[in-house]
Amino acid sequence: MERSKKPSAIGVGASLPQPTVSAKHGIIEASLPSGESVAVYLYGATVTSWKANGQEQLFLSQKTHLDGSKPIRGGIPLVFPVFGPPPQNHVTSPLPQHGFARNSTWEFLGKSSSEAGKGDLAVKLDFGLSHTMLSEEFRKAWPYEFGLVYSVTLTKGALRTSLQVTNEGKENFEFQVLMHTYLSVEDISNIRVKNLESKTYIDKTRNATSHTESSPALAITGETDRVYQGLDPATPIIVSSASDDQPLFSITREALTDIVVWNPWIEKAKGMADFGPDEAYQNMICVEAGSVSSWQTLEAGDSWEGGQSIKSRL
Ligand SMILES: O=P(O)(O)OC[C@H]1O[C@@H](O)[C@H](O)[C@@H](O)[C@@H]1O
Repeated sequence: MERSKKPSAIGVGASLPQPTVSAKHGIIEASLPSGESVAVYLYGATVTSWKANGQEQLFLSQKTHLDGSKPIRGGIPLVFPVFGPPPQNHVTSPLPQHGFARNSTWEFLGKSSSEAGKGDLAVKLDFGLSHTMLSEEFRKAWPYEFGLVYSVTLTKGALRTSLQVTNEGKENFEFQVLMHTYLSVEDISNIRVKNLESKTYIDKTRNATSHTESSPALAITGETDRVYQGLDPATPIIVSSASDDQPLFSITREALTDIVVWNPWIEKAKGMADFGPDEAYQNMICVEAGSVSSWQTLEAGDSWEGGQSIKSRL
């Protein structure tokens, strides 16, 4: 009689190398047998490192605080429930710039592994934040009962980050959300951002005036702080190298229809105490997928989910 084969947990031969996950000193690290890795701080559930193709893909300021005293400058800070300085006379007015998610301590909910096709593996890390976990100051400032589950999924050539927001209370609340991704680039002067042409944007460096993008390949030549609105999440935003016209990153989204493009350039970089070295503005570009140009309203008991998938060096 043939002995029944026990199915392995991840649906591939049990003897194959598996992803490894470690949790130490408030940092969760995962790596794939093929060499890719990711590191996430419980503080802010901030991804601080993503290595793919043998290289770091995210920019992390050398002067960042990593001790929980300030939001992390670099990686992927999560902006919730308000983007930028909160508007006046709004429920979010008492909150700091970009809300509380990036400066609250999350819990690690666990890991799961699966097959990502063609024999590749995926490892997913889940993080949670809820009303009762907030500091008293934040609980008072934003008194809604909510649950956030943030999932970070690493596969061979891509990193996916997704957020589920649940209204666990009895009254509606509204929120904005943004994945503030700092991409690492060799030289900002060689970078172009594609698939923004003909889109409306708010230029925060020019009194929040509205403009239409005319360039098929946006070059960054000075301080840049733009909120592009109403994009099709399925159309990738491509960050490419101008010298050889090769794509470096491709970002698709789900339910995130806005894209913020930010580079502080020379003076602003110097003015940020946690940004360094001063010239590092040349080695980063923030391409931030979000829902920030209006508010998402979540009714009692409802959930909302959005996310981004970043592919590197296609
Ligand atoms: O310094 P912070 O709070 O991390 O914000 C950095 C930048 O974040 C961007 O998303 C904003 O559009 C900019 O206006 C802001 O300067």
